[in-house]
Amino acid sequence: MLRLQALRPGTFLFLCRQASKGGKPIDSDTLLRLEDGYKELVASDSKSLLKKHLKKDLFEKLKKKTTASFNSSLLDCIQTGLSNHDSAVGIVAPEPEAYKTFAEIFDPIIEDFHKGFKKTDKHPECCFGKCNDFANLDPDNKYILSTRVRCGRSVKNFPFISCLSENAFAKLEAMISGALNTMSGSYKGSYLPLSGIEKSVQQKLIDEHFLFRDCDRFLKTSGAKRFWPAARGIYFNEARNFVVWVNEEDHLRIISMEKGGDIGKVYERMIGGVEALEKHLDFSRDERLGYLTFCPTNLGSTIRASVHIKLPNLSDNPKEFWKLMDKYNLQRRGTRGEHTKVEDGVYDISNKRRVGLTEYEAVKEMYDGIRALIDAENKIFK
Ligand SMILES: Nc1ncnc2c1ncn2[C@@H]1O[C@H](COP(=O)(O)OP(=O)(O)OP(=O)(O)O)[C@@H](O)[C@H]1O
Repeated sequence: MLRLQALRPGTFLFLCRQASKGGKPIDSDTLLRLEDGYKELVASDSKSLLKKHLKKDLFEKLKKKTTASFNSSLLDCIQTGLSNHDSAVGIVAPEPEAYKTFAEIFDPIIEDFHKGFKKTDKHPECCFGKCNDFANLDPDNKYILSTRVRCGRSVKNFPFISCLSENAFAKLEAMISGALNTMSGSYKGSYLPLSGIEKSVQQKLIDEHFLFRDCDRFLKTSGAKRFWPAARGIYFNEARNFVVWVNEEDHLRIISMEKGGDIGKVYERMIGGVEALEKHLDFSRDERLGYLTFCPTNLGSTIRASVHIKLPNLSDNPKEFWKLMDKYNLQRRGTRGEHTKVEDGVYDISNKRRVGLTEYEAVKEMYDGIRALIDAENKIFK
């Protein structure tokens, strides 16, 4: 098996933000910022999971801790939630070890977001299952405009995006783009570094839902914008239905998307892409939490299977709409993704849970939910 530019053991330590400094006591400036930020969060009307779960005694217990690998502090994890009181979650992990060092705050947030994955639970083994089980939910193209299934992956031995040095970013981009350039058949394509894309082309790609937007304030304050746009980029296959984002929020986002509602086909293409990349890259996986990602909302299966869908009758009946969303564990976003507005009645609806269920079960949760929404749209309000 070809390993692209494999790192010698220990090399990565010299490439990252706080390499080899691990376990040092927190400095007084960080502690002050943490305490001030926490006071403001407590006094705010924030509805974030961070505020809900970071009670005073837990804050006191965690505030001076740092990780052994990269010296990450609680502030590195929660700066985004302290800066944005309107966050839904408000915490990220700068590196894999943060999930262990700060487990007492991550675990209840993971349990809350992923609807019941307890700290004693173990995420199942990867299981993509049978794609044929997912027939087209809308063969007449009445409701579903497009379908997208994505997963996130982090490359082993590298911390996450907010903890990478400029050198580590460059090394990672070279490893990932090298792996992408080995892809063949229907996955064959090309890698475009973000820094080389003209502004007008970049905007067009964003408008067409292929490319990530420039970091929003939630990501920016989490530290994800360091050295932006260096080492970020996008890979397309020739048919433009398979896309990989490099170093946006996670090291890789592996995405399959196309017009219409053929979820099985879209899912199958994503799986093929993941399997091809696995031959060249080692991905970080935790025995308990599954595949590791920067944001705890994306751990585990890391699957977000979504449709762009118009449901005018349900939109006029928000109570019924939300009831079904809740019953089927669905998440609703705006037309241009998270933290955006609904334009022209087009919702982005996906599975919400990613931890505690297999890849197959995550897609099935979305599939069953979308079927129920379409049934309700058709029958109940006729
Ligand atoms: N079914 C879909 N069809 C077309 N575009 C989609 C679909 N689902 C999501 N998108 C687009 O994908 C882009 C990224 O969306 P968004 O950032 O919300 O989700 P994500 O990539 O899953 O990551 P995250 O959950 O970390 O935010 C946006 O342009 C969004 O409109």
